[in-house]
Amino acid sequence: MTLRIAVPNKGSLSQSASEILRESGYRQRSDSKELALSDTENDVEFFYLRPRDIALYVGEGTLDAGITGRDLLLDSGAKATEAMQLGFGRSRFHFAGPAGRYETLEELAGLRIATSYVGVVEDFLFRRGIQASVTRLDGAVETSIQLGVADVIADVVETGSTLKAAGLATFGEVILDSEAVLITREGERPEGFEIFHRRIEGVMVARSYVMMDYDIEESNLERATDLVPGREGPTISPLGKAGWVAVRVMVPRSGSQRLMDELWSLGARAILLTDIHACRL
Ligand SMILES: Nc1ncnc2c1ncn2[C@@H]1O[C@H](COP(=O)(O)OP(=O)(O)OP(=O)(O)O)[C@@H](O)[C@H]1O
Ligand SMILES: O=P(O)(O)OC[C@H]1O[C@H](OP(=O)(O)OP(=O)(O)O)[C@H](O)[C@@H]1O
Ligand SMILES: [Mg+2]
Repeated sequence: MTLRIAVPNKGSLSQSASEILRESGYRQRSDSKELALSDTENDVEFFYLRPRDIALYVGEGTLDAGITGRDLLLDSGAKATEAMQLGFGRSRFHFAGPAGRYETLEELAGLRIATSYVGVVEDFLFRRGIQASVTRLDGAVETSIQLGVADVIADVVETGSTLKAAGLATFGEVILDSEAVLITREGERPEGFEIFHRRIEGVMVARSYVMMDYDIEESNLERATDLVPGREGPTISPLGKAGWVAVRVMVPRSGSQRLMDELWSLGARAILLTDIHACRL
């Protein structure tokens, strides 16, 4: 059976979602007006939909999986679940009001709140036992306070520059941390999903790890492998230089420069870092 996948057609997640799918070896549309694309070689069909609607299609079982934001998934209340975090489209969800006016979330009681995320906001208010009125807006919610429609807003904050430009500031703690996620229906995984999942996971690992090679004197090998043990253990090969070996090991990209410095101090030489494009571990 052909696996049917929902991909954001516009907005913050769209480009990165297509990129990760391409890197995973799938065909992606070349024209942003295309609504669907069939990758017959891999037996997958992609549907380009609004990210806000994707959880609904997946939750209903109309589509097998999709890429959307965690905040949009939670807002939808759909019967879909996170299968993998994808590391892009990161944002925080916050309440905000005129700078300096509000300090704590208890002050929300009795206020008018404008948001595009009614599900998330009502759920938060319910759990806190706060009574307030919620107005749904499609976007540009920052302007609603100035226009007298709301006292406060609840919205996605990334850099904070939109809030600042509107003379607003966040108050209270972060309501939720969001990023792009791969979602499936709750319960049984659809046929063919495991391969799709493994391919994306391969790209995620490839993005966060690099391959490190170095040469070292055998007498220093143990200290070096203690310092850089790798995921499964290093590959150690003979080197055409008496008493020396060549070592190959996968290391997290973050901190890899520091490891190079430390290996150098241990006497390692010819230390190389190489990008990994895809992998199955
Ligand atoms: N700066 C940002 N603005 C909006 N959403 C962002 C931002 N950064 C990350 N996101 C995430 O992107 C998803 C929203 O995608 P969506 O395409 O609906 O919004 P958008 O980028 O605001 O697009 P548009 O407003 O053009 O419809 C959410 O999961 C949100 O957390
Ligand atoms: O913290 P920042 O980096 O400024 O980003 C956050 C802003 O970006 C989004 O708006 P968008 O541009 O999508 O417009 P919209 O409100 O019409 O959706 C979001 O709704 C915030 O307004
Ligand atoms: Mg928007």
